[in-house]
Amino acid sequence: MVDGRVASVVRPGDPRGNPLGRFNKRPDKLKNARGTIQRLLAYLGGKKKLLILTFLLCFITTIISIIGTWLNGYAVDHFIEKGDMPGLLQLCIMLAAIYCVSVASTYWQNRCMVDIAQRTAAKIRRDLYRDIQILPLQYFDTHSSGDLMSRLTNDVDNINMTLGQSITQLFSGAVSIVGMLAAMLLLSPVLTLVGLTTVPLTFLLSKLIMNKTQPFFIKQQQELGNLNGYIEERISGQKLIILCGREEQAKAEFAKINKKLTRSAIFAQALSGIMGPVNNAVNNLTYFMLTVSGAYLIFSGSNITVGVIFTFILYMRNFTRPLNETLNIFNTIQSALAGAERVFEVMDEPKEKDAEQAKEVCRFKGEITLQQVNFSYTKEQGILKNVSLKAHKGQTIAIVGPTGSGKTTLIHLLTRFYDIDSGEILIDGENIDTIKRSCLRRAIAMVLQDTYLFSESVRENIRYGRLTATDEEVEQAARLANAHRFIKQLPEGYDTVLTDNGGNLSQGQRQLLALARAVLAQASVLILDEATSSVDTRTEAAIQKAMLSLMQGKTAFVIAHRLSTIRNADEILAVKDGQIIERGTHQELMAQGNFYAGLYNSQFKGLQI
Ligand SMILES: Nc1ncnc2c1ncn2[C@@H]1O[C@H](COP(=O)(O)OP(=O)(O)OP(=O)(O)O)[C@@H](O)[C@H]1O
Repeated sequence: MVDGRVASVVRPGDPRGNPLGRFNKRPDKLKNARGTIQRLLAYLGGKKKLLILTFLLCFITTIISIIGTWLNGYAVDHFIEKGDMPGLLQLCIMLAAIYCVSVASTYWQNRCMVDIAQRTAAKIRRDLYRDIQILPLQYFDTHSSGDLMSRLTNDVDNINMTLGQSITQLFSGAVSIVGMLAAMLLLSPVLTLVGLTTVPLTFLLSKLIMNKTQPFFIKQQQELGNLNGYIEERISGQKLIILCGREEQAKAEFAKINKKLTRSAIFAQALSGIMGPVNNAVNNLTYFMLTVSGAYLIFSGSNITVGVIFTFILYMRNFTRPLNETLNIFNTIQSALAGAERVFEVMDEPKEKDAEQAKEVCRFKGEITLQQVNFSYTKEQGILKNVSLKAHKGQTIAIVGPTGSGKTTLIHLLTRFYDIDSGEILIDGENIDTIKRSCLRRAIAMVLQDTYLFSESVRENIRYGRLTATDEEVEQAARLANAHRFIKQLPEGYDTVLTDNGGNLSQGQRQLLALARAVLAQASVLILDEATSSVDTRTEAAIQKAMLSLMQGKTAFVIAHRLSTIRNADEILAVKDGQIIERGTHQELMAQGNFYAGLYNSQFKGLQI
């Protein structure tokens, strides 16, 4: 298939029809936190060695911190109290040396984690993009592309940031908590017990705050997706907004969505921001209790020294800090999990899948048969009813009918953009379900009215029809499509880079490029959808000529609003309400004097069908 951009249609009830209305049904809870974590861990699985190295470095840093803290207390009892300055100086040099090692080890642990996070995010991004490529067209009919983009960028970035920052914090937090606890128990089990009494309170308060913030973090990610969806859609349709004078409405709608995002983000951040002050208050309470208990122990004659209490309070700080940080990290992790869930949601969508025994023969004569085909986009409304047709190799079949009658749907079924409900579609006598989609689509070249052009050179845009084509073949195709002359007049000829979907070209020129692409594709079946509408008569003549040479020896399906273009078709199918109501040559149908004749005559009275 060559030019496959399909304009999606927004129907009543489709949330895309009301950009503000689609936010109501979103869930505000993680659907499967455990499953999401497992999948993220599976992504991290390939980085075992680096993770182990990071863990080792975390371990070294924490051990250094424990020893350093202990040496501080030792200095109080053995050098400061006794006024031993040379001893104190020696200890200071030792402390400086081990803290240097600690700095180096912290740097490398962060460096390793950045590596792990970036590579994991790249892998997730790659997998998501790969899966998007094989999503059925139906998915794009019902999901905004901006939201999909947000999943691919914001949500993956969120995972990346969290992995990069939180995992080292979790690692070093866990090692610190265990290490400091062991050191405190060694110093004084009684003081350790006193210090630990406030830990359940910290847990309880954190859990409470987390439960409150989680829905807001999920909402924040969703609102961001919605905002992106809105921006993407409206910026693509900016011309229409200006044309219809809807700038004020667009601004108001944008402000409304923007406000929703801001509100959920403020709630999420503000609520999670309570965590810090609450933890500080609990920590201060702990230090106070430790000081009072330590003083009591000294006065009651136990062998505890001022240096031990000093060391203990430092340990307690180093114990509660990672504990609080670890609890805080859960907020960040929740937000990343919300993002990850949105990413995996797309990955879990049913994909286009070929039958197991699907044939990979990609060369076809191009004989197309439809037998009693029925099709509907949704269960509620049947679109095509009992459609049968036969197109022999080299024949041109024209499809005409009023708007919404099912013409485009019919040709979309040939490329298996959608699967039929019943009946059969055959190419060279083979059911298309038994052929690999990639082969089938290579055998069919499509020229749609809304030609899509990439921001690349004219040459590369034509070459999109067949990537292996040489520059000469590209030029030859352009000549055949009557596009060579206008391309040569562009500032840099074939090397002119197109911008914004070929915004610097006219509608007719864009169609000529699409025809050149189709020529290059060397497909045996050709689909031309309304390729001659909305261009001036001179360009139309050029397109007509290009179409005729393109159709030579190929089976062609032509949908044209201008009936004059299809008078020479081998067979004309008149479609109404999803059914073929008349078929025959132009002369036959005109002689019958029914539906087609009515359409034809009305057009020549100046009416558009
Ligand atoms: N992706 C879709 N999802 C649901 N319904 C759709 C979709 N695309 C088209 N339809 C519906 O199917 C019917 C036939 O649409 P189709 O685009 O095939 O008509 P058409 O004859 O090509 O019209 P036109 O001449 O205006 O292009 C219409 O009622 C349309 O609303």
